[in-house]
Amino acid sequence: MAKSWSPDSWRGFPIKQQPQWPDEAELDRALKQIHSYPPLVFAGEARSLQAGLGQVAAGNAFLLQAGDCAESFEEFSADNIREKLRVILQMAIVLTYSMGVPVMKVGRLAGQFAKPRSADFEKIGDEEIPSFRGHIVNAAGATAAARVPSPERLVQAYHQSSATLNLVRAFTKGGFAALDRVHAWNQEFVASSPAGERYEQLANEIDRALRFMRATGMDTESNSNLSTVDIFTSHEALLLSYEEALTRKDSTTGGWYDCSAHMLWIGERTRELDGAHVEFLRGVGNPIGCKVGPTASADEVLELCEAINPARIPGRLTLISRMGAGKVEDGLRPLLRAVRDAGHPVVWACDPMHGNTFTSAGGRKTRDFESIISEIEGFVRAHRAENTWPGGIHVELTGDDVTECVGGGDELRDADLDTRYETVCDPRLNGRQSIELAFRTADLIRNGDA
Ligand SMILES: O=C[C@H](O)[C@H](O)COP(=O)(O)O
Ligand SMILES: C=C(OP(=O)(O)O)C(=O)O
Ligand SMILES: [Mn+2]
Repeated sequence: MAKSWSPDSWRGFPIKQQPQWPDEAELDRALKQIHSYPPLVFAGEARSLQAGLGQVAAGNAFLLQAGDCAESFEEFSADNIREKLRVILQMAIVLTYSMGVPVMKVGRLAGQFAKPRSADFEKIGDEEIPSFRGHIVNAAGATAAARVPSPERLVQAYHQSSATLNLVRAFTKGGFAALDRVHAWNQEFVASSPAGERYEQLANEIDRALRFMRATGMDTESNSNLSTVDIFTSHEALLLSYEEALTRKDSTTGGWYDCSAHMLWIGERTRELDGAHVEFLRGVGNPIGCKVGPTASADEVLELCEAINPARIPGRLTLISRMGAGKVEDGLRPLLRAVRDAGHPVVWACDPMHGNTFTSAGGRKTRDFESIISEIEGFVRAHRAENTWPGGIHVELTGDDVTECVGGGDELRDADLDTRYETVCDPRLNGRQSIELAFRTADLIRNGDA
């Protein structure tokens, strides 16, 4: 790997999963426009997140990274963003209380548009058309015309990210995220369904803790520690020309930051050590994630640690394992050992979604809630066995009442999937399944019954 780095040095490396833009001049115009726009986040914010993740790496905090598989240009509304935030906040309270440590909240939002695909083409009847690669690239419609990449979409993605982030900042600082209020939503979940009843005891404990705080004189409504939260943004840094256009030199430190989001991650399909994605992300100062699937060897993971975090900065690198429920325990243990023995201060997070996808009898891409829980259990067991910290979870969810994953307290079945299947890419947990997942994760971490 070349020693010197610049925002465009990735261009000299082999690259995967990029669209075939039909018109280079049009692409250049769009990128120049984005380059001239303001950054979406500030370097100092990325550094605060990195410091928080450093606490996660040390076992003193937990990471909750969650949001859509792919944000949509069509499902873009205040309601949609608010409901997603609501669920993330509800999950975070349950996890914070159960683990007794701060929870760093990172959304897969305000920029999570570009999708890597297993196949470049999709068969529709007798015709092969290019795959859908996320609304930042093409349209989802099942025609060849819809799938033609359009650079204008890069500009639209920037504007949608900007508006989303604006609302996230407003909601999280303006009272929406107040602890009392979020706890009341959790109580509503517990009271309103048989699925929720299981978690009554934990919700009651949180309620008692809040009453205790008020009794000691703490004003839980106006104390800013309890009424505002930080939610950071993240997405897969897949389209490197877009990421390069938003990469700016930080005036306070002189370092380069990718100002499209606070945290960026490298996907399972683009994590080659000598590839363009590792080259680009090793040079920006943001905290970086990297997916680690079942084929990753301990040597490969160590080389990734060295490439991305040679200075061994705690919180700089988050390794997100996505092995599949049946593989995680045995697959992860050698990796945990190798990284621990090499002294790399990484965050280990569990993505229990991407290794557990299957096609339902009715032809829908889906995931079973129990396999998702089972991968988290295997992840926690592997960490207990190696004496390392199961630092976080990384999940695909929405606040809406969709029917995309089977199982959960409402016992969604194959036959229910057609009722409200709205994702533009992978199946997401719905609001109730997400909150249930937080309660189940909290239970297994508290009671050690993984
Ligand atoms: O979100 C992840 C990937 O883009 C997605 O899982 C790939 O799905 P595919 O196998 O249908 O291409
Ligand atoms: C593409 C994704 O995951 P992976 O790279 O792990 O397949 C994703 O997180 O949506
Ligand atoms: Mn996905």
